[in-house]
Amino acid sequence: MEYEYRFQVRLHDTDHAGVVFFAHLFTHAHDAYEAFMASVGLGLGALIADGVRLPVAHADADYLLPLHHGEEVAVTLAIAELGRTSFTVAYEFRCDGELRARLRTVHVFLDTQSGRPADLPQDMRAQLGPFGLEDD
Ligand SMILES: CC(C)(COP(=O)(O)OP(=O)(O)OC[C@H]1O[C@@H](n2cnc3c(N)ncnc32)[C@H](O)[C@@H]1OP(=O)(O)O)[C@@H](O)C(=O)NCCC(=O)NCCSC(=O)c1cc(O)c2ccccc2c1O
Repeated sequence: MEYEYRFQVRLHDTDHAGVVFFAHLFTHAHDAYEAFMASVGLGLGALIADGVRLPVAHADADYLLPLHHGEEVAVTLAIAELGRTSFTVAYEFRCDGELRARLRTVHVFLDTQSGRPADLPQDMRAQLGPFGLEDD
């Protein structure tokens, strides 16, 4: 199962060359992640209020084709890997079905007391599991 998030490229997203600045794709990916987490009952605001920390330990991107001002972008998001203490989110950015970029982020669950990586809680595992790439 995949989650879809949409946005339109705004003028402030673009650089002097008229394309979306590379770092901004991570902002959009995190917006998609935040919307996805809320949709599965893991809203980040509530998690943070409960003392949960899920820092990003790794992020990478492949920029296949540029994105331009005004374009409608569909971001599909899936869980590429559910580890012991971490999960990897995979994002594909498409315009009119054309793949423009691929990103990944790795999120690590930290124990509230020690601040060290700890086993992903069972409920989080259950909520993320259905979006695993291997389930497609
Ligand atoms: C994140 C760290 C605490 C990890 O510490 P350490 O490296 O010592 O951990 P382990 O070696 O035990 O590994 C645990 C787990 O993570 C995987 N992993 C670790 N590093 C990588 C890596 N570079 N690439 C891929 N995977 C990695 C490892 O494989 C293990 O997975 P398992 O599933 O196999 O158990 C420590 O590195 C640290 O503190 N780093 C700094 C983090 C940081 O500052 N990130 C940027 C800002 S945080 C942020 O953006 C953020 C985003 C959110 O969405 C949040 C949501 C909610 C709360 C907070 C958020 C937040 O802060």
